[in-house]
Amino acid sequence: MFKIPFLDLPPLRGAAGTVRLPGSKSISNRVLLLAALSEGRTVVRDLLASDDTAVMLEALRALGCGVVQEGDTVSIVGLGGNLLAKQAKLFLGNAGTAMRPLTAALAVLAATQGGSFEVSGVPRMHERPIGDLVDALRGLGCAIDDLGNPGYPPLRLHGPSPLALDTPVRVRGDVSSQFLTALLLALPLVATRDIRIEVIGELISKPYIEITLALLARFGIAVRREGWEAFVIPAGSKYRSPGEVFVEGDASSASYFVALGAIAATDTPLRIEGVGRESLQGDVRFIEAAAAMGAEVQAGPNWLEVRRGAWPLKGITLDCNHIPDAAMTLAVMALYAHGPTTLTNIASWRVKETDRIAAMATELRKLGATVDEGPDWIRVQPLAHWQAAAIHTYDDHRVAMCFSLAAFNGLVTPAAVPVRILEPHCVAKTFPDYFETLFATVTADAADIPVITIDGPTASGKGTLADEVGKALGYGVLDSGALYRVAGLAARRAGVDLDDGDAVAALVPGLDLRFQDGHIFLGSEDVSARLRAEATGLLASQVAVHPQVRSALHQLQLSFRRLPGLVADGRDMGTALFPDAPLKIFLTASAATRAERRYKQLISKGIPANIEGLREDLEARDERDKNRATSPLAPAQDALLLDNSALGIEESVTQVLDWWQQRRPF
Ligand SMILES: O=C(O)C1=C[C@@H](OP(=O)(O)O)[C@@H](O)[C@H](O)C1
Ligand SMILES: C=C(OP(=O)(O)O)C(=O)O
Repeated sequence: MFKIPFLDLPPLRGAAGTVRLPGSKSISNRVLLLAALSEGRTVVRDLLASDDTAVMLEALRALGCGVVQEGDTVSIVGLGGNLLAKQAKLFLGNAGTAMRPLTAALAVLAATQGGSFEVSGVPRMHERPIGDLVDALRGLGCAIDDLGNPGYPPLRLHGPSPLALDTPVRVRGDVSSQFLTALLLALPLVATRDIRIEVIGELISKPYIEITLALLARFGIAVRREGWEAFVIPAGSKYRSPGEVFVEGDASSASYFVALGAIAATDTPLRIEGVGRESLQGDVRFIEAAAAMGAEVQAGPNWLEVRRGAWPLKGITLDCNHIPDAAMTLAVMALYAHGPTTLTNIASWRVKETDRIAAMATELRKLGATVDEGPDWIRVQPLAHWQAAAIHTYDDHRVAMCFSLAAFNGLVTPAAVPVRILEPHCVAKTFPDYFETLFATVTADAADIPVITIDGPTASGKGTLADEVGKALGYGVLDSGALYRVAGLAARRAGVDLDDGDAVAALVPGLDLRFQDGHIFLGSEDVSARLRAEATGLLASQVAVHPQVRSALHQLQLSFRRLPGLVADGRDMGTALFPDAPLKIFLTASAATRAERRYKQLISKGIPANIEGLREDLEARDERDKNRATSPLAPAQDALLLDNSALGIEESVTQVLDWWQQRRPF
């Protein structure tokens, strides 16, 4: 996950490959709760690992359920309907699928068994309505205290109190379907007689009720229904765990990749695995909307393949009530359409992670779009003159994810602009690795991928600075100084004759090399210490004499120019390797300062050192580097000089980031 203040997406151009979706949030949290309410053990496979499921799992632990997690498999030992803990304070983040169903379940359990439970969340959760559910539960006889604003969390659910099961439970369905879902999941716990639930007002987001009913059936509850108006939980209903449940991929998360295919998969279709024709989730019907806009979609039982069909896309007018989450993606696709796109019947957007109608309108306008909005609709005009924009994400995962699609503007305008996503880590709600998954399936022109080069003499602190700048921007790092050593080590390990230049060079393209936090990984092995060893230095000088190896390493270094960007440190990064880098730093420090740093470094590792000797060595090496015939050490003409003799690392990092920001169009 990119845990940084902003992530800059350079212009993106193509999409191909296969995406494996994370588990469905809606199914994951329902199954976890159902498993917790059932008796015995339920093994849940392919569970979504994200903020929303983390708060649900934490709540279940606090309630006394056995929870054992191993990768994406979680085994839950349920309560069998009996409260083990009679008191708990549950923090439920911004997860509607945890807040609403747990409120109902704990309210009826406290009513019948006694207890006191508090449910709360992040500040936005305390602005998301729950009053209709609270009213329904109070009507049933549950004791619920408002701990903040009436109609909103936080709440206290307590008991015992008598329940009136003989009259229908009435609940409004026009603000959120999660209120009805919550009652459907909770009331089997007290179904000593038939319990009838009646929906008041037009129920929204209906397909989510289908998910609820299907999962209830898997846990032994056969709800009888009268259309969307009334639901009856039969007397004697009792949760029975199916033992094992597989969670399908998230259909709302699929929407970003369906859109990606429609916009950018021009050669081969983009394959999306985890949802398909047989999905339980209503959001899979996003493919129909995407197809109406021009996408070519093939669907198998649990996969989709999407490629570009009509281009530009076609503007549509669509009632999106059945796909409230995925519909946000259409608003960004609309930028690439011919003609306006109008999305209607989306009033619920206003009470989700943020006011999504306002958020989408504001951010789309920042890109230059003309957008109109009403209480429950939004209209987006296609965009001709794109502006680079920093997209505010309002702690809303879907705003962050759908605006990443704006980075394809280079496909419709010659002057492609980058897109900055602020607080990209908000995707953790449902798809923590969203951007990593995106970068693995999209392509960009190398020239568009930003590189910051940091060249300079030995011991000037290039490596630390490159690492820190890379971390701050979410960019990859290349420590080019280590490459001959890596090549030498890899050749020795492969048993290759170090005098055979062709053979050593042939190994280079296959090196799986990664620089992270000052460490160097070959495959999954941290080889940092190995590379520093004297013996590896000798291997390096043996392989460095071969021109074939030099040229293979040159190619390898260029291949580090990957999304979303690169910080490359070395001696000729700005002059020879990346002459078009938009920011080049030449880092220096006085020989005295560098000698002192090296001295401290050695001493801290228990290696004896002499500061005067170190200084003389450094000066001699500087002289050699400056005057050598091939690639002498010299700043690129357009490099900025940074003398860090009197600067701490933080100050140097801030300086480089300031220079970088000055070059950005945001
Ligand atoms: O029940 C569910 O899993 C959900 C129902 C929908 O909410 P509303 O019913 O409030 O529209 C949806 O937006 C949410 O992401 C998940
Ligand atoms: C509305 C959403 O979430 P929640 O489950 O918190 O309602 C969403 O994921 O878009």
